[in-house]
Amino acid sequence: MVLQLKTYSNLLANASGEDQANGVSDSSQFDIASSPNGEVKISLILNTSQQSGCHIPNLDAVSKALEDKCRGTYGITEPSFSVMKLMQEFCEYFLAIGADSTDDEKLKTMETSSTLDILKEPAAQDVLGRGDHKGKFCIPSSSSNGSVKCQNLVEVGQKIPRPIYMNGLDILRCTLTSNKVNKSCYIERDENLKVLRGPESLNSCGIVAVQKHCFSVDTVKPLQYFDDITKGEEMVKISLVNGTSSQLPPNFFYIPQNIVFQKAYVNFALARISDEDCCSNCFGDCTSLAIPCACARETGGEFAYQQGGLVKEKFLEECISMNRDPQNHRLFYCKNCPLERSRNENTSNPCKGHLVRKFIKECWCKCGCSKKCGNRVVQRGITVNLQVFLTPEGKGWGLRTLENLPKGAFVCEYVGEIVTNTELYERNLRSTGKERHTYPVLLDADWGSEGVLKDEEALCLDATFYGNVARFINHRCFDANLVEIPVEVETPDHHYYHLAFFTTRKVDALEELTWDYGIDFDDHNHPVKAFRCCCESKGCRDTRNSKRHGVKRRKMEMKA
Ligand SMILES: C[S@@+](CC[C@H](N)C(=O)[O-])C[C@H]1O[C@@H](n2cnc3c(N)ncnc32)[C@H](O)[C@@H]1O
Repeated sequence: MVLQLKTYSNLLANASGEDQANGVSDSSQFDIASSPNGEVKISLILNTSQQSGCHIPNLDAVSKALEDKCRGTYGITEPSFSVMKLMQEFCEYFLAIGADSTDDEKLKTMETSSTLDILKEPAAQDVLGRGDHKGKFCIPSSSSNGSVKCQNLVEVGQKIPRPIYMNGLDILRCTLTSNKVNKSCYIERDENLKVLRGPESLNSCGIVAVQKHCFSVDTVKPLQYFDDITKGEEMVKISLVNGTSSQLPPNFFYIPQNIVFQKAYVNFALARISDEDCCSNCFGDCTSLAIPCACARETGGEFAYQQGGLVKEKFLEECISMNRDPQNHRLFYCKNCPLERSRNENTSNPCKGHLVRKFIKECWCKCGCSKKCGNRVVQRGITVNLQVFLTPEGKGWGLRTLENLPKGAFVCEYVGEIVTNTELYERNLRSTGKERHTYPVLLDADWGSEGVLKDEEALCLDATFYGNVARFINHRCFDANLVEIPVEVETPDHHYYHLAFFTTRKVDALEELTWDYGIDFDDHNHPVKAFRCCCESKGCRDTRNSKRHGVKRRKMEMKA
């Protein structure tokens, strides 16, 4: 509720020496706010644009000047007369008369309240109908386009709860909430989603400073929304959103760690970790040591991580280049490749080569350092805010980040069932004709050092039935923003390892996360039929891609 009492502003202005005849500027205001639980706040807002060097004066001094003025002008003789008491009584009358007014009158006063600061954060139930205003909650109320709105309370300086559905603009539509009044307006947020400004400028030099603004942010509620697909398995929640249809992904079991399906031989034994493979004498954070400990041996005597958990630039660039240009890096060719064997039992095709990859070795339980050691990143799990969403380009579901990520940041690891090559082959046979939603990952980063691998020794990760959020990461032929790096945690042998995704560059909030599956789209013998690539990258390798086809066709037409 707002009242504008120019006379009061005049009195104040006069008390500060302004010309009585002129009064104060037209934009000076006297605002009153009340809350449903019986509190009233009076705000005086002066436009000081014509007066330089304005400061907030001592309130007692202002009251005293005003009391003297009232005594002289209105002939008040009562010695206990006090402006503050008068204001208090004013508030009491305000409430009493307000309580008697008709609903129409109440509505009228409410409608004029768009510039009002509020006395107290409104209780959530006053504004939104239920719940605790600090939490996130949705109030299903139909909007003009038939969608449902979701509201969260925020205030200036507070981070906006991450919108479920955001259009990427810096301005978010919101509803100013005060005394059950909901008024549409816009708020500005910075890139970290921190509210910068509400609908009213806070710069006016008011006698009673504007203290708090509460907004309820409207976000269009999607047709499907899950708060946490991990069901609490990760340290962060990972939401899933479908803004365009009610479609959901096929069912799967969320697991935060790899699990052996049946026959895969994965041996974690303390006895296999030699003194050289751990740092039992370390303490605290190994990455802060002047001389790196034994755990840096794998990465050439230097830790792969820099402080803050990012992969060091040089190491990262080598891993990226390896993926982009495998032929220029060391490849291992098996004499009898388990992969080729599983494609055709009768013929043994030559091995196409396996990249000899660089490994990161993290400290682990036989090390003396703490869990917070900078050389323990992947084992701490997902810490970034991620969201599964339906991609608009026809790739199905995808994964995006909800926060800006620096280059070299750990996002998640590829988690699935650990299956042997034979088991994978059998699965592929059973699923022939059916569309596969995930791509199995070979743990072949060090096959070269293992001699001839039997089928039951060659390991793969299959996230089709059991997996983590990485099963939603789509493929990009060129310039993917994630790169996979093998990470050794529990065991020093490279037979089993973790496959972790790190950012290849700075990634902005809401960007889709992608990695290069390493698919050869021209390999028609591959047990998993390649999907038609919609990565839209300039270097798309899928020759069926319409644009490249178009180019090819045009060239042929020109030749003809
Ligand atoms: C690991 S899953 C990724 C999540 C998947 N989009 C989903 O909806 O569950 C791999 C599957 O996603 C689809 N996919 C991934 N990248 C793609 C791309 N660049 N173009 C088209 N489809 C893609 C293919 O169907 C592929 O088999």
